[in-house]
Amino acid sequence: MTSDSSSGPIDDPLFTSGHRIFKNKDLLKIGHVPEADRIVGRDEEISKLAKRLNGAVHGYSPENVMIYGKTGAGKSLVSRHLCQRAKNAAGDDVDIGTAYIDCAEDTTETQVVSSLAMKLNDEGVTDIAVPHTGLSTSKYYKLLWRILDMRFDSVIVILDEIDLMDEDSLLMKLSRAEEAGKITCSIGIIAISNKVQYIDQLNERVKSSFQHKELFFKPYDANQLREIMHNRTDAFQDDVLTDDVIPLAAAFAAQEHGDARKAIDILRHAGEVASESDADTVREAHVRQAQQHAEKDRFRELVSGSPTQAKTALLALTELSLNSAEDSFLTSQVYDQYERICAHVELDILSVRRFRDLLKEQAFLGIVEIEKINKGSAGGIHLQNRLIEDAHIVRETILEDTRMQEWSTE
Ligand SMILES: Nc1ncnc2c1ncn2[C@@H]1O[C@H](COP(=O)(O)OP(=O)(O)OP(=O)(O)O)[C@@H](O)[C@H]1O
Repeated sequence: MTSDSSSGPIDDPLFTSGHRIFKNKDLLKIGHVPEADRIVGRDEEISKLAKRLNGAVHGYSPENVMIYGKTGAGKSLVSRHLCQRAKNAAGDDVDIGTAYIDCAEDTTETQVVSSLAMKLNDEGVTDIAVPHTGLSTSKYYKLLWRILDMRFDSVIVILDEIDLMDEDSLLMKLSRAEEAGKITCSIGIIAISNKVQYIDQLNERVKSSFQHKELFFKPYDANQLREIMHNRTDAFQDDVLTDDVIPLAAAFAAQEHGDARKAIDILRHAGEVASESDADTVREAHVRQAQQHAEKDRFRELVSGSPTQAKTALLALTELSLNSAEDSFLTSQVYDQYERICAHVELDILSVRRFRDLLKEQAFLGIVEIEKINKGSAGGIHLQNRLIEDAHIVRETILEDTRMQEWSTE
């Protein structure tokens, strides 16, 4: 590429899309790690985590840390940020290595160990080639130990979404490697999870070897979400964002347990909606549309994996919600509607008991709310079902299933 080809404005109208709205869209990427002065409301967590990692900077053992918090609370961001800071802070005589592993992708022990070996290796220095696949777990461990001792005094490993890993012995092997004399390099682990009960489920041997401190990340409030978004407005062209965009996106994300990921997602999406409709500015209506998209994406993920019977039960409640002034319905009413849909799409009709279980599963997923009502001694206890999600979005998502499409012609 010549320097000329990358400079100057693009004048081919085919490739100018989005340019009127966005200046640097990368700032709104989820994986983007903002600079320290753009990290909002996490000073306390940053300083606590820094204390735990302090050893690494001086060439001795960092402590292990377990970080909990809901999705979008900045756990990965703060962990990555501190790894970078620790590297920068270390003196010339201390070699620190850091590696980030997403356990949603590397779910087995072998995958994690081979990823660690690859990420921490530098073939030019170690003369070790780490194959992507094909070795046993223990061979990957041996490679990893050699690489660590050839390159580093201490290493910090981030294991994000650790609860998604199939096995837990990795935690034990990494935390005991130095003590067991396999390496002289010290390892500190930052394990991250949304599930507070994660540690309790570990086997006793793993628990006792993974000596750790715990750190909880609180959800952001609407003010912090606003500030997080304000710090990224240079993703947009000057004067493109109208005043109500950020407060509205913050309000939506605050409703959802103060999720910064969602806030940034909505902001980016709103820009895309504005851009696609050839608008000059991003406005409230674009944010509302973006929020609907986000809802749909989240819900689609939940529903698309559900069995057809579960979708049918949900569709029955949805149809009642859409066609009535009420928003709560007795299980018997929902069941009648379910029978009608089953007959129409030629699906087996489950017993009322199994049908009730399907609705309970939907309640567990947070899609439906079930309330017990007591109709007195003669009437007994009844269950009222209410759809929590937007009924239009639910209907549209369920009807994407080819089996259910028959119903859309109803
Ligand atoms: N305090 C913050 N300041 C600026 N941006 C933030 C802050 N917290 C989170 N973000 C941004 O929000 C997004 C999600 O954050 P992050 O991935 O760290 O959340 P998480 O708690 O690890 O969530 P998950 O459990 O879903 O992985 C990222 O784009 C991140 O840059």
